[in-house]
Amino acid sequence: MRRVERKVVGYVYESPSVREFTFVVSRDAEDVGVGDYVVVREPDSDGRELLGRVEDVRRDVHEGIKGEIAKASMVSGRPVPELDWTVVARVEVLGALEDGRLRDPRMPARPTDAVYRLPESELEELFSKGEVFLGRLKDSRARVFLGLNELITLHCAVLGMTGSGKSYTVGVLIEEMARHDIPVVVIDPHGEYTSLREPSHDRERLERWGLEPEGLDDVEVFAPPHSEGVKDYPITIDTTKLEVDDFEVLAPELSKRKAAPQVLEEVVKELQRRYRETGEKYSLEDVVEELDAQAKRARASGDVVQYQAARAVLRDLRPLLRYGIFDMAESPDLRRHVRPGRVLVLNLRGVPDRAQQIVVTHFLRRLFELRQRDEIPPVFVVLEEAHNFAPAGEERSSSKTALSVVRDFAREGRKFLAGLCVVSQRPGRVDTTVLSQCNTMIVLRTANPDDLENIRKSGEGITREALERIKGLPTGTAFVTGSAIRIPAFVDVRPRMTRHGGETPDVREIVERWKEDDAEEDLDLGI
Ligand SMILES: Nc1ncnc2c1ncn2[C@@H]1O[C@H](COP(=O)(O)OP(=O)(O)OP(=O)(O)O)[C@@H](O)[C@H]1O
Repeated sequence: MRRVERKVVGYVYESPSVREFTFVVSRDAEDVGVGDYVVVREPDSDGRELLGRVEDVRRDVHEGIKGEIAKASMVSGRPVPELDWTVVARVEVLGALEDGRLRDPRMPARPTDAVYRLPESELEELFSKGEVFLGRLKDSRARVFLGLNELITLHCAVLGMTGSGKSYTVGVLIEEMARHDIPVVVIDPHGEYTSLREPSHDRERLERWGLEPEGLDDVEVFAPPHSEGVKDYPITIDTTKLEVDDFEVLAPELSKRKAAPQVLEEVVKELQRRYRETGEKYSLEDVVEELDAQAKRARASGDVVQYQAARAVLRDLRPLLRYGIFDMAESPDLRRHVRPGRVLVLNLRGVPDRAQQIVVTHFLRRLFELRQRDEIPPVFVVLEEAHNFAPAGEERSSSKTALSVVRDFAREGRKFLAGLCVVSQRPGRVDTTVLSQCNTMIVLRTANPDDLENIRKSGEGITREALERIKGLPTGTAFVTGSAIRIPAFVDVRPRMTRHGGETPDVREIVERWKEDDAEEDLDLGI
């Protein structure tokens, strides 16, 4: 393949450190702009080149005197005379390129050395080493591929404020995993991923990217037995396997009343004893029935404390019965359902948070054990709303969560090829231990200072300039850094081939539908 020739776009002007330099932009290259990738020779090296990205461009008045003339003209309102400007670009050095890999730079760029803009073909070469097609380099047509192995073995995070394009991006990652036959398990608290088997409606945009609408053909959706909406199989947990600690998550009242833990412990221990002796399993319904009987006995014997404690726990547990999750069998049976190329969606839409915590704890633990014993293939696990399941600081103390199992999974999962994809709109509220285990970060628009701070602390290669730009990113553009990409970059995420289930609703469209309904009603009433 013949190389497109590199173009000189200017000459190094100042080089205050190995991490930055400025260059004077040549007259015939004044289209140099923020986001362009440039290279200069690294002085005294064996042919290494410093790779940088233009972070800012300014115009200096060439001669101070002309600046004064310009100011005076503007003040007096007279036309400004033709002036000579110098365009100066500031470059952040990303590293020294050696055989397509980035190393730490050793020497600052030498003033007066030529600066070259990297042509698209070379950019594509640099960014297309991986298997996961994420999108195109921002302001370029060069495609960006992420390393599949790095995403799974070193975990990843998709972060950004609400509406920034997180679940859309996760959808792209899932499509790519499925294309490479990697099994995926999605913990989906809002039911946004059930549409993965449907093709996208956005044929036009896909065509511009050389892609076609296509639903995934092996998607299995699990949801609580009594929930409405899309579902192929139920999500159930074998209540017999729950420990008294698990009930503490399900019944927050337990920690508020002194006698409550003891009341529940008695009931659970009794049911467990019976199970050991007779093999008779029990469900949440049995726990509730036993507690009810306990409350009645306490009332009959005038034990007010015991009675009130049992009633309080019942108030927490009874509402959970209507979801039917806490039964006598486990579904999905992960050993049977986690299969190459298949996506399992655990749709928890509408399920109370405390029950979601138990479902997540249970299935993450199971996935981890099965991977440890090599009883399922390597798997990519998407944890949406991670700030709920692995909360940081304050939130952590307010209620019991799945934190410890998420931490174990994040710390140890990589050893067993169980990849975690942490997704959150509040990265500042995600446990730092969990977040810092996510080596590849895909950061979409984020404005909150706490969120930005946690992203900066947890991710490598996130400069101050990058953080500034992250605040104003358009929807669907991400800053990507970490081992899966090698060179940190801003990426326009590609369109999805599957239908996105978390569309931002169009308020006017919905109101129109209400208006139509009202009109029909009026007609029916003969108004
Ligand atoms: N790469 C993209 N290309 C085209 N449209 C996109 C892209 N990313 C996001 N969108 C659109 O932007 C909107 C918001 O995206 P998305 O639902 O992914 O946001 P989110 O960050 O997950 O929000 P939330 O946290 O509220 O769930 C959607 O309507 C989606 O279709």
